[in-house]
Amino acid sequence: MDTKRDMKQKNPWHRQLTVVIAFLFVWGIIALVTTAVVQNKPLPKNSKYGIVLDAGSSHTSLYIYEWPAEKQNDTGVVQQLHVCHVKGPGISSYAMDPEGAGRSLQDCMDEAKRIIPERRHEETPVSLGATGGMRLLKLQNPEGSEKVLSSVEKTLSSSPFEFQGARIITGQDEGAYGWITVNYLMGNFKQGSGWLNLWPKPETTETLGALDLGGASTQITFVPEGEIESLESSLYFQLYGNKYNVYTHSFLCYGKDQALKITLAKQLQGHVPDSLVDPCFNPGFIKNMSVHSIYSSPCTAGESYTTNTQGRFLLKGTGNAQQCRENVKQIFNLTHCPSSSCSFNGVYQPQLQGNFGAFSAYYFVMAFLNLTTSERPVTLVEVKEKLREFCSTPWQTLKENFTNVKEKYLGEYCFSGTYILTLLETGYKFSPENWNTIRFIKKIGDSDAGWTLGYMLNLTNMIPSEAPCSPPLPHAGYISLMVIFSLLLMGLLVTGWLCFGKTTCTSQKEVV
Ligand SMILES: Nc1nc2c(ncn2[C@@H]2O[C@H](COP(=O)(O)OP(=O)(O)OP(=O)(O)O)[C@@H](O)[C@H]2O)c(=O)[nH]1
Ligand SMILES: [Ca+2]
Repeated sequence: MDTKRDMKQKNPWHRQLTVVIAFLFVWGIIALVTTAVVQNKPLPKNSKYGIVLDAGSSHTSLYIYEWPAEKQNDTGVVQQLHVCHVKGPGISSYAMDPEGAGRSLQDCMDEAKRIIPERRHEETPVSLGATGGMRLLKLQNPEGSEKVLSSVEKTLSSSPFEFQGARIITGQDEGAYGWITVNYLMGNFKQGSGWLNLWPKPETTETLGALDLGGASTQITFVPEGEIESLESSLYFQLYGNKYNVYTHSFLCYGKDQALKITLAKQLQGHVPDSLVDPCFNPGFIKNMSVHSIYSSPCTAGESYTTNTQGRFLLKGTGNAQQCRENVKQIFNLTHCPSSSCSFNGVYQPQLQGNFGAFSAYYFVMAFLNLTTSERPVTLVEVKEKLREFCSTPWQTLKENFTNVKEKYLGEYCFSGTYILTLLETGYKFSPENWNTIRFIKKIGDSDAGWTLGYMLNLTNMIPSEAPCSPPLPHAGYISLMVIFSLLLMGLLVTGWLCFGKTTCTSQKEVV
């Protein structure tokens, strides 16, 4: 008792010091936690926007993309915010009324003005890319195509956005940008920096091939295993520090609308009868067709023909999938191949490699036929069986069962499905063994699969060739670690101090 009283007398401020240190300790913890919370409070959303118009052969769509302003060079940050489908046909249908092309875009442009915050209008890039339909119009009527482009240019440049051009993109670009879009959205362009990427990256990173089926043209794009023999089909990209040798080919006239015209022209063989019996349409299907609608396209311009007096004929369906395939096969020339391997029409194609995403009309048609949604991949045999069953369904039954489907689409699904099967199997050489490498897709996340996103990323330099330098840890992680380490350190200090204090006391006791 005397000893304790002695100690207290020797250290009169000992108790007060303990209280002060404990107070400082608690205060320190509160300060650290508050800093972490305040620092990590979500910042107000600071987005940037971009607009791309996809002027396809059958219709035009306006896409609005959005991304966080401070992160534009990261992979996978650009998202589709909105899509507006322009009313009416594609711009290539306005050759006789060029002003109508520009006018047709106005409603969607107004919609974009409402959706994108006004303070961002001036800095939001807007561009239009025209594809197969305008390529065909340019071949047939160069002056008309120029007028149509000028008209859409006038509409877009009179908007408050930053106009970046309206042009016809090449088939090669269309394929390449489609491939960039799907791989960007899938997150396949892995970034190289970060503390978990300390070991060397593999030579090639696995990417997804892209299959795009439009109305006028179709594209196939993928990274093959070996060398690409043809320079014109070969693209080289360096993205986020990874190198890619990409094969791409665009077949003009092999979009599904033009392919139907060629198939019909092949059957007519230049002599237009009053009626044509066609296995690619359902039994009972009848359509009054104009001869001009088939032969006016540059895709059938080579075929000479004599027409009946009315210039029209009746297309009568018989719904035979097997015969339909035979007819469709005739539009693929497989007789010559100047390279080591070919798809069709003497076009070089390396061996298929990896997985493929098939979008646009591939998806519309296969989704309608229920050939996309199964838990397990649908086999080629099942696709053929489904087509056999669907094509043979009477037209009247189809109309009764699918009252909400546009008649134009419904009437063509037998042909379209058969065309897709033939293009993939006979054209591109997919087989029962690698059929399961194809996934029919519409969207990846919330963004549509298509060439527009890749086009915008390229136009706005948003895909760097090298991975951007980024701190090894995200900010939130950094703050959390700081807090944890500080707490540990303080804990250690306090424990040490307590022990040290006790030892001192004990030794003091012993001395006393
Ligand atoms: N069944 C179905 N077909 C569609 C739909 N939308 C478009 N199509 C058709 O599918 C085909 C391809 O459409 P898109 O991919 O938009 O083709 P596009 O971009 O106009 O044509 P390209 O310039 O050749 O790329 C065309 O024949 C369209 O008429 C749809 O919602 N359902
Ligand atoms: Ca298209």
